[in-house]
Amino acid sequence: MVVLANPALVEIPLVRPQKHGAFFSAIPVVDLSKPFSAEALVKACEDVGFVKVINHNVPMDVVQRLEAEAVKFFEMPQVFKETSGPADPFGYGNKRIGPNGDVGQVEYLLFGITSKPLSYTSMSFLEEPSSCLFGLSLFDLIRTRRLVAKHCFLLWLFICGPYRSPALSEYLLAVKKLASDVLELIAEGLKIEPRDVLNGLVTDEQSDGLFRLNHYPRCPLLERLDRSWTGFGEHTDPQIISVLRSNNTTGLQISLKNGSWVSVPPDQESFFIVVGDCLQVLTNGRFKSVRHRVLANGSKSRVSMIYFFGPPPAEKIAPLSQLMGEGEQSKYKEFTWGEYKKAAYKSRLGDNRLGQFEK
Ligand SMILES: O=C(O)CCC(=O)C(=O)O
Ligand SMILES: [Fe+2]
Repeated sequence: MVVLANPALVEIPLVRPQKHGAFFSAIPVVDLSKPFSAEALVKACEDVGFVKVINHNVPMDVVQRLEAEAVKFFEMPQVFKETSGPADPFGYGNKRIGPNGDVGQVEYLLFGITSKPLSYTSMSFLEEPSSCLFGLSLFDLIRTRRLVAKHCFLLWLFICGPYRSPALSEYLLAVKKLASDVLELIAEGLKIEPRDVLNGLVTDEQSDGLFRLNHYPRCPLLERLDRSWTGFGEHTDPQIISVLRSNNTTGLQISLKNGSWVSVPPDQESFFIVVGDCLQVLTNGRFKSVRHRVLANGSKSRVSMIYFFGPPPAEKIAPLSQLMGEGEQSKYKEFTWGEYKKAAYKSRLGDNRLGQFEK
């Protein structure tokens, strides 16, 4: 593997891109408005651990407004963006992913999300006690980090006009509803009761969510080298499910059960549901959390938004009794989400984190 040093002295692995046109045409697609979507979701989670959903009821204007805000943020001079970082774990991060040496050609904003009231958690840069998402734009929230940041952002706002869009809060509410609907359909497809056994874990007021805005800048040099950057290295998502949406740019790849990597055709109108480690455990391995990664594209920048739905920290994560056959044993040692999360923060991105919890 070739490694190039970039100006920020972070070494990012380069990989050979896939042949053009190597899109995987068999990504499962589920139309949520159709009958049998519950069964189709279950099949997709079993076969691939990844599914595109359409007719999802998330208003496209909300998505577009949030994307526009994100683009504006990422277009700002580096010195302004850095005032909202480093990500520890929340805030602005650039090339360094997590605390254990993972790097990628990506910059991002990471937010902790609680259910009630809908607000950011543990964000050191939200020092104002009444900070709340409703009615605030991304810029309003980020500019509270430090006094200097505040001045920079005020200047920015002054020059560019006020950003009063509540796009982020509207997006989070709509996508949370989507995640809840999908999990309820999965319970229906699995024929388990009560029907809220899965979605209850992400709608609980203690549920532990994360929201990430990723920006993978274009790099024309890469096209000439016939290489891609590692944008976001291979990993599984630790939570129950993640709901991903991106602009119309390639880069996302998933690993199939046979270990081969395939490119996901971009679709800016749809959402992708990613099965996380917790859902694998809750189904005793019937669903597999899907390994995925992003290769940064030389010609076009990618903007993605991922809402990760985790259960409450104290929640025990164990196979659902309703799904266990007679005499079937759990494949996993019992753990709480809080314990799993702690272990995940100590691991590298690509580690098999569930390994240490397998029996
Ligand atoms: O940016 C993307 O498209 C995916 C990133 C990802 O997998 C993650 O943030 O967990
Ligand atoms: Fe991921």
